[in-house]
Amino acid sequence: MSIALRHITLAYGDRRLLEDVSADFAPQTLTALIGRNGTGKSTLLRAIAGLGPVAGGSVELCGRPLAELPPRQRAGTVGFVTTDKVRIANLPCRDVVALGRAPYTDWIGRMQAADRAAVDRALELVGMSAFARKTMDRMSDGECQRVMIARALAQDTPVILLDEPTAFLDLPNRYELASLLRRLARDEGKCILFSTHDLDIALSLCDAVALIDTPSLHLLPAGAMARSGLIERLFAGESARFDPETRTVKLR
Ligand SMILES: Nc1ncnc2c1ncn2[C@@H]1O[C@H](COP(=O)(O)OP(=O)(O)OP(=O)(O)O)[C@@H](O)[C@H]1O
Repeated sequence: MSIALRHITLAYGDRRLLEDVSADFAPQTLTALIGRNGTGKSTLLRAIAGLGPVAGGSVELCGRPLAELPPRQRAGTVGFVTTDKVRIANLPCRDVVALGRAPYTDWIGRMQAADRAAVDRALELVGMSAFARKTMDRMSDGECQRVMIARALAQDTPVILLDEPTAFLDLPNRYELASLLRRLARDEGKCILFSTHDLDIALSLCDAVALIDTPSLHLLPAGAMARSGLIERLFAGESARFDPETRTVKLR
């Protein structure tokens, strides 16, 4: 398995977000991580990336405990794309994407031919080759998001995590980005896990959906998730309700 959660508990102080959660995420799958605000989606992604603490249990990446992976191997196993808007003036896209090669370059970050080829291929995979020399302070949110995904692709990791990658995008760009992630999972064999509030994208474009229902996590194929009754529970008592027939959210 690309990602294996083994009885993990995530907590801030006394507040438990997840308790004794186990789940397996396979290669070549795109999984959406959904849940209400503040239920711990970012916290879980950060824990899987080794950027945040786990209160109990363990995370395994590609069969090895995350805690035992030295930093360089960790960086060669999991890539993380955050919601942070990266707008570095004067730094061309190509150089931003090249940062993804850090785990493979020497101590002064010198790029070899293979590194340059990986950067070119990453830009090509996200359809941003024409932007290689442009700087990100002159690009749209959708274009910047693609460049950050290219950076993660240049990192050449079997696992890619993204925290709300569609957050700043308009509707067509949301679908386009999710389709890109789906293609990368299928064609490049990546295990991609991303958090989102886009229920429709989660159910229509992803292979699987992981739903945080505090303190549990339910992981199901997208179709099974839509029929499971778990999403209705997510909206229980709210002004909106989920209709499993049409897979849409409607006002009560
Ligand atoms: N460093 C921290 N210390 C203490 N509490 C934190 C910390 N970071 C997050 N929290 C709290 O933990 C809970 C989960 O936060 P997290 O950001 O993981 O949720 P989320 O599901 O990603 O939320 P959203 O959908 O709003 O982005 C929230 O209640 C948040 O306030």
